[in-house]
Amino acid sequence: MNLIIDIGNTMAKVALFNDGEMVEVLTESNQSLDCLKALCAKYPVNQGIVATVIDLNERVLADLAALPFPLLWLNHETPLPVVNLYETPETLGYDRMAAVVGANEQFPHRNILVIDAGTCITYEFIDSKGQYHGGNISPGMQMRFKALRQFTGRLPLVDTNGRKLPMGRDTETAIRAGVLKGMEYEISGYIESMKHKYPELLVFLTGGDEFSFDSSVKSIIFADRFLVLKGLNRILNYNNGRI
Ligand SMILES: Nc1ncnc2c1ncn2[C@@H]1O[C@H](COP(=O)(O)OP(=O)(O)O)[C@@H](O)[C@H]1O
Ligand SMILES: CC(C)(COP(=O)(O)O)[C@@H](O)C(=O)NCCC(=O)O
Ligand SMILES: [K+]
Repeated sequence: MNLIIDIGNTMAKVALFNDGEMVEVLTESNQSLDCLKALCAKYPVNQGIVATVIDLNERVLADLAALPFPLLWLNHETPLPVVNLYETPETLGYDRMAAVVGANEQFPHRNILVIDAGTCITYEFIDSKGQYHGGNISPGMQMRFKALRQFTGRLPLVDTNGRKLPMGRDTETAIRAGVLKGMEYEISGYIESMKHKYPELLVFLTGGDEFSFDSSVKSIIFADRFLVLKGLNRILNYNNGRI
């Protein structure tokens, strides 16, 4: 079985895959991977992969180093089953690469937009020939809420739970609608403009943050919370024996 670890700027995601099937997944702090020992005792793990977009602390590094099977550390030199056209592959976030690999595995001959709504929202484009062209990075939901508080004198910290109006009627609803509608319109705008160029475009949405869309947009989105983990599993299998 494969142990898959995706360490993001907010959360670590850890999963076990058996022959392409995800059998267990856990989300936990990116400062401690406390679930590792128990997971590895529970399943017969043969190999693992780690992709991180943060510098790991000593404790996490030690826990990973102690794992009793080979571990592939995803980096810009890792062979991939897609072509990476990013001009600076050495600075590309591994979670972005993995999401693209996961989407391409499901639809290898399609043009795909991958949207990952986590700490940041990332937009990736991979074409029907399996070439990753790059994409965009914008602030994620929590970052937007926190930024409005941090960089103003009067705005409170608001979150997604509470009254949702199309147009705010007080400070709280104005911020909530501003952030959520802003993300929705941003995402819809990408989809619309890319569909104009690629009418057969497929759209994947992944990441920890879920939100609502109007039905016309929703109907063309594949929501797959585990796309990055699936992509990492594919990368690990692709590199089988090369660790
Ligand atoms: N169980 C959960 N624990 C923590 N965050 C969660 C959980 N469920 C949803 N979220 C949301 O998901 C976001 C993290 O998404 P994720 O894709 O894991 O980000 P990243 O990869 O940047 O760490 C959090 O900011 C939070 O809003
Ligand atoms: C863009 C990101 C911060 C997204 O991280 P996440 O929201 O998944 O925690 C991460 O992929 C990253 O640090 N990228 C490096 C820059 C780049 O991809 O070009
Ligand atoms: K992201």
